[in-house]
Amino acid sequence: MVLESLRFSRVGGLEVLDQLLVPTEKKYIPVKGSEDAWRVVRSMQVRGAPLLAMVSALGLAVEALERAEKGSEKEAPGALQWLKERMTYLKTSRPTAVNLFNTMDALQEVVEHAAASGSSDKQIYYRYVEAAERMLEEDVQANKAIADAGADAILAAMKAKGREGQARVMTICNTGALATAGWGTALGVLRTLHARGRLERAFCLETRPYNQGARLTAFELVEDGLPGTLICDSMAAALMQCFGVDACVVGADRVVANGDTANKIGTYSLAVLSRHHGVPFYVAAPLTTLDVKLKDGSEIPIEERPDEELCSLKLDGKSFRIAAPGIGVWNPAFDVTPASLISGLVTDHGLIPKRSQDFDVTSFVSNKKRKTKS
Ligand SMILES: CSC[C@@H](O)[C@@H](O)C(=O)COP(=O)(O)O
Repeated sequence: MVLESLRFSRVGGLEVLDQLLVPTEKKYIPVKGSEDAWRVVRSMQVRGAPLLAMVSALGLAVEALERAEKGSEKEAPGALQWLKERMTYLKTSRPTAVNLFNTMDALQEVVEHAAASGSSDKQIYYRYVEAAERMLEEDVQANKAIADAGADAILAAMKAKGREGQARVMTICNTGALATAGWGTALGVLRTLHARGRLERAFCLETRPYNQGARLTAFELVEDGLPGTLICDSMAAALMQCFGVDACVVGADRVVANGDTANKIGTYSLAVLSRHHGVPFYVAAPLTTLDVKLKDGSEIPIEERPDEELCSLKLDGKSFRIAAPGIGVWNPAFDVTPASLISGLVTDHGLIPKRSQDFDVTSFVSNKKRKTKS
């Protein structure tokens, strides 16, 4: 069974795997409401664009259920105002992954619609919980669809080069079951290739400075029995040069209207290296990661993390300083890969058509919306 990043039920509430303890310990911690959800996201006990959105949505669902069951009808503020205020607060945890904002906006639409059609406070809370539960199911289904489309794209690219065997695929950060509600996006593609008997090796980059690759992806590969090799970020070029890889596949935190993509710091370097070595470079993400309100990558807000993450190493709960005190530090958590370096944007609704140097994400999204409505 694939690792569980979270467990949710109406009776048992919400628990999340504390990713700061992985791989040393597998400990689930309770999330009792929106304050806890904000805290576990902010502290990166849970991380990964789809997961941080899901944990925020479900953390609030736990509280919404409590309020529905104890009957907060006469309490001020009413359900709609209270939920909207909590959602605004949840949006302040981390700035780059748009899934959080898209998810909160979609949930807000649900409760506004319920309020406009005359629902009681209790009904509004239940509509919220049902919508969050639906999103949880949809996340896993979306990942499976992405994984199939991504595996097909990689195998087709290999075939076009006359390669019929198993694929050697490189990835960065953690985009697996631990970054989503299950299966994963880019790592889901590797899982599906493996399930089809077509994965020779997954090469995972350590992903400095937070080491999501070494701590989390390596752990998922080992736990699930996928053939995996860990390398430092600085070894990617040498590996492509010495041994060759068939494709790179990465996740995304935000894909904007022209296809420019924000993802974990180091993704852009990997895309540049891939172009130099003629390696197809794929971005795998659900529709909830698309943000057509932004024109290009220069508009994406990039989270900057504390100096401490770069200047110290953590071991057994202790922190060891490795950089000279007083040195200046720049520590962006994400970078933007220009659309021109991306061979394919793989979504749960298939590949977004590529124009010569970019992608028309806006038309893709409006076509999907039109189809869903009809
Ligand atoms: C399916 S996860 C896609 C991205 O969210 C992932 O690649 C990434 O950049 C995660 O960053 P993190 O800072 O660990 O939340």
